[in-house]
Amino acid sequence: MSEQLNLLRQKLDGINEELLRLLNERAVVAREIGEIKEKQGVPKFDPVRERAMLEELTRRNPGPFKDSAVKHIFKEIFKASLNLQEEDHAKNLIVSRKNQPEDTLIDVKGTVIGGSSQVMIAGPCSVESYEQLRTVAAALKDAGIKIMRGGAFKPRTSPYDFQGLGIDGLKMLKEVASEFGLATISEIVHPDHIDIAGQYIDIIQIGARNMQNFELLKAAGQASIPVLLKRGISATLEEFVHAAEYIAVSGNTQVMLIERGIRTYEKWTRNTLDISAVPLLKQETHLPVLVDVSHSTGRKDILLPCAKAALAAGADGVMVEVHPDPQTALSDAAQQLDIPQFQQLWNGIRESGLFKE
Ligand SMILES: O=C(O)C(=O)C[C@]1(C(=O)O)C=C[C@@H](O)C=C1
Repeated sequence: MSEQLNLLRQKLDGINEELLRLLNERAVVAREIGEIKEKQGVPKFDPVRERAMLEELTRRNPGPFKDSAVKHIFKEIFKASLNLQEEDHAKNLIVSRKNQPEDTLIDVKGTVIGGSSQVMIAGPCSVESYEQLRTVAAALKDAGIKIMRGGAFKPRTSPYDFQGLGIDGLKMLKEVASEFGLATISEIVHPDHIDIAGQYIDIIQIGARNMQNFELLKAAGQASIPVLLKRGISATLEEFVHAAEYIAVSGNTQVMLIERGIRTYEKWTRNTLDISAVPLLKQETHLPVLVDVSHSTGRKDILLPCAKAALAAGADGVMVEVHPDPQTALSDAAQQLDIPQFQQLWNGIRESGLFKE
């Protein structure tokens, strides 16, 4: 009896081997189809083709497997083929780690982002005046911070809210940055302003609301300065990576990604900080990955643990909003730190031992 069992099992082993060979042969063909689809720019998933194959297979099914079992098995095979095609697609992206295993390093006036050290970017939500900007710049300089943020173009939820000082704000950033020896980052919202931005700032920020503004992404791809791309409020990581690819394929590979919280049902924070985005983006792309703790939380009291979590998860830097007098700020009054609060946060981050200088 057991000898017969052994023989049957040996027979199954042989069939398994043959099935495995055939499955892989099939996978090679599916891959080739995937490459053709990639070139044609058509979707990899083809439900009509899948349904036609299932109908044909069940029509020809001699049994003893029921049609439902045949369908189930083949659906899994189609899914595995599709995964293979999608993996190949991801490998082809310029921003993919599979395409470039080594980290992209971005040098901003001597500060390298994406290397062995981490960066702290701080500054007001909006540029409001010279005085406001100079006060923050002086505090940042004292704290050893090298990159200052400040919004000149402010895409706001309400058209009645402060919209920013525009080009005048960029000019203020340049003047104050050169006085204090800082590099600057500011959001650009219109493709026509990409060129001008290069005259005044060191990093172009593409905001969350514009993450899929493809004309803006293409324009940023033609800029000669680095771009910090924010994750859209409802963007999947795949969409985020493809938005970065738009910039890279247009010619600018100096791209940094920043997780800034996503929209969920949670109300205790302004957005939900998706900490898993950090290791996933580091794994899937070679771009520097930062975390905006101010926008993701929308509150001041949990910035330290969130910044520590970001750094521990492998973020290349943290961004935080600082204002000399947050209560009178023209935007994001609730989430901006005053200068002593920023100093306290910064000390806490450094004392944690998580920040690689
Ligand atoms: O025939 C195709 O277009 C394929 O991409 C191959 C294949 C398959 O494995 O059979 C894979 C995914 C598609 O959803 C449909 C079919």
